[in-house]
Amino acid sequence: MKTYSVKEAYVTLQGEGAQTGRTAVFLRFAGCNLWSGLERDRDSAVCKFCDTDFVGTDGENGGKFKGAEALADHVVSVWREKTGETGAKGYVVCTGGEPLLQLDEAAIDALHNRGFEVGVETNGTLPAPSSLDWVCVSPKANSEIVQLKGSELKLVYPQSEEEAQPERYAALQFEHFFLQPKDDNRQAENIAAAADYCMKHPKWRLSLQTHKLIGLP
Ligand SMILES: C[S@@+](CC[C@H](N)C(=O)[O-])C[C@H]1O[C@@H](n2cnc3c(N)ncnc32)[C@H](O)[C@@H]1O
Ligand SMILES: Nc1nc2[nH]cc(C(=O)O)c2c(=O)[nH]1
Ligand code: SF4
Ligand SMILES: [Mg+2]
Repeated sequence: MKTYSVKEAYVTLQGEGAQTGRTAVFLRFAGCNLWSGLERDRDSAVCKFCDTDFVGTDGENGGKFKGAEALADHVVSVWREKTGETGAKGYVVCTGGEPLLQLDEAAIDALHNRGFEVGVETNGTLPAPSSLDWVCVSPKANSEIVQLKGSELKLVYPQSEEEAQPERYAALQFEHFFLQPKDDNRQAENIAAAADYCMKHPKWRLSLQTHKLIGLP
């Protein structure tokens, strides 16, 4: 039986993209294919600006789960503990790390069977199962994206490399296109540049990381 490694799981409000403000369980899988997660490797990683600790299984409600049923039961218990809801439809956002290294049809089915809608936040380098209800792809410079369609494309901006310019992605098959200002030591300039780009290219909307503005995880 497959074991899923989860860094943490908690209820919060989706802070980014078209589902901003929606209550969800964030199910953060451990590990990523574009960075080891260790600070000493950051400068040599493909993805260098990550704002997340996804190493290990030691976070809030983290752990190793044997099989899809155990994983889905855990999501239900995290949802119930915060919302008090037992039967109602829940929403779970699978993220990481890179969730598609672990999230499979069996886990999605088990979550669906418990009444959950299932979303994913992915870097797009691995194919997303078609049974997902919401697919957010966030491409990274210097990586090859294979997931070329979905619900929203959310590009961290700016990424210095020419290949990660918004124009490269604007013709892909997504319902929504977002620029998300890179959270680093130039955040104010990044926000201004992303806002300016959106005003000049109205296909794109601005995604602020609203959870950070109000102190949510
Ligand atoms: C931590 S990632 C995990 C999911 C997946 N590995 C990915 O990159 O899409 C979740 C989201 O945060 C975004 N993100 C990561 N670091 C960021 C930063 N410093 N500023 C803004 N967004 C960031 C990612 O691009 C992605 O959309
Ligand atoms: N509140 C909240 N919203 C988010 N949307 C995407 C996130 C992620 O790290 O995948 C994230 C996150 O970490 N927290
Ligand atoms: S791909 Fe996602 S999880 Fe991996 S290092 Fe980049 S932002 Fe972080
Ligand atoms: Mg985050």
